[in-house]
Amino acid sequence: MTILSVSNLAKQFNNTYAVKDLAYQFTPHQCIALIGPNGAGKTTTLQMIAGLLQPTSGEIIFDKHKSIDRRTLIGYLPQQPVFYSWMTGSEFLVYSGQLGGLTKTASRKRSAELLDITGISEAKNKRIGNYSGGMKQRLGIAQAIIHQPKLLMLDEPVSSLDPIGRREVLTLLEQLKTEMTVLFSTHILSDADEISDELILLRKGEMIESGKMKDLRQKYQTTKITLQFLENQAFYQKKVAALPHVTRTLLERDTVQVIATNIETARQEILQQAVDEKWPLLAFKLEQATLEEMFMKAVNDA
Ligand SMILES: Nc1ncnc2c1ncn2[C@@H]1O[C@H](COP(=O)(O)OP(=O)(O)OP(=O)(O)O)[C@@H](O)[C@H]1O
Repeated sequence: MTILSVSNLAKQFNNTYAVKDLAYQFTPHQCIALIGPNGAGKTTTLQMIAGLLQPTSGEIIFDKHKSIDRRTLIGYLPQQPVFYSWMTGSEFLVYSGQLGGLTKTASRKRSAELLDITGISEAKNKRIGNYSGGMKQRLGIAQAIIHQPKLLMLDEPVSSLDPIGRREVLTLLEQLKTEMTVLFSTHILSDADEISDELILLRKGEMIESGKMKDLRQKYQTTKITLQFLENQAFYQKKVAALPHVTRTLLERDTVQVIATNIETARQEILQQAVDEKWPLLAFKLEQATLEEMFMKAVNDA
């Protein structure tokens, strides 16, 4: 099931493409990270989807309805949200709800719910000017979802926060994806690595890689297995090297490093042989590519 479909999306400023040929299908309850360095086109993409910026070309279709008012389905938190620092968190949310069309009573009820969900109810009567960065971001998220959108979009929601604020916001986003799809931009790969189910990698406005995190991990997996034996590493290195699907082995300190073109076949072969010949295997580690390695490889391939 798709909640949002984007195809051939492009934005040109002067004669330069900020975003080019972007296509993606967004499904419910997923957390998608839009990753790219500064100037990659992340803000432009989010603003086009939010309806704040007119695309040069392409289509953005929500729930298969071309004509639906997107604002009812989207919550958007910009990179630098603006708050009235003299208002309390609670006043700000009630006011935002009323601006969004809720009655005062409905807005009060929803605001109380959101203050709880975002974990700032204890500070609801404090002025926003006294909130920490993480609290302000959580208040911004509460405001963005006051109308119960299907898609929450956030532009660099944690980049400017300290480690505590960052953790609070990432945890909140993970909770929120049970109720909606979350699309957030970041240039910090470890943030994306922590909570996202899917990735869209942008470079100079072009989507150079996209898809489910687990599929991408498999695609970019480094073809390396680290083995450690109870004793006599060199002896077992020779045994492993003799296996048909093992390309190369290396003795590194007290471990045997195994390189193979098909890591899955090599893995099965090694484990089978270890069982058959009762190898004294102490450790078996399949190296996973970090998001940074994936990103670098995708950039180089592109
Ligand atoms: N209003 C504009 N007029 C002209 N060029 C623009 C405009 N907005 C963005 N750009 C250009 O489009 C490109 C993409 O910008 P965008 O802000 O979308 O990137 P980004 O990935 O969000 O970067 P950052 O992480 O720095 O916010 C950049 O080269 C930028 O200079």
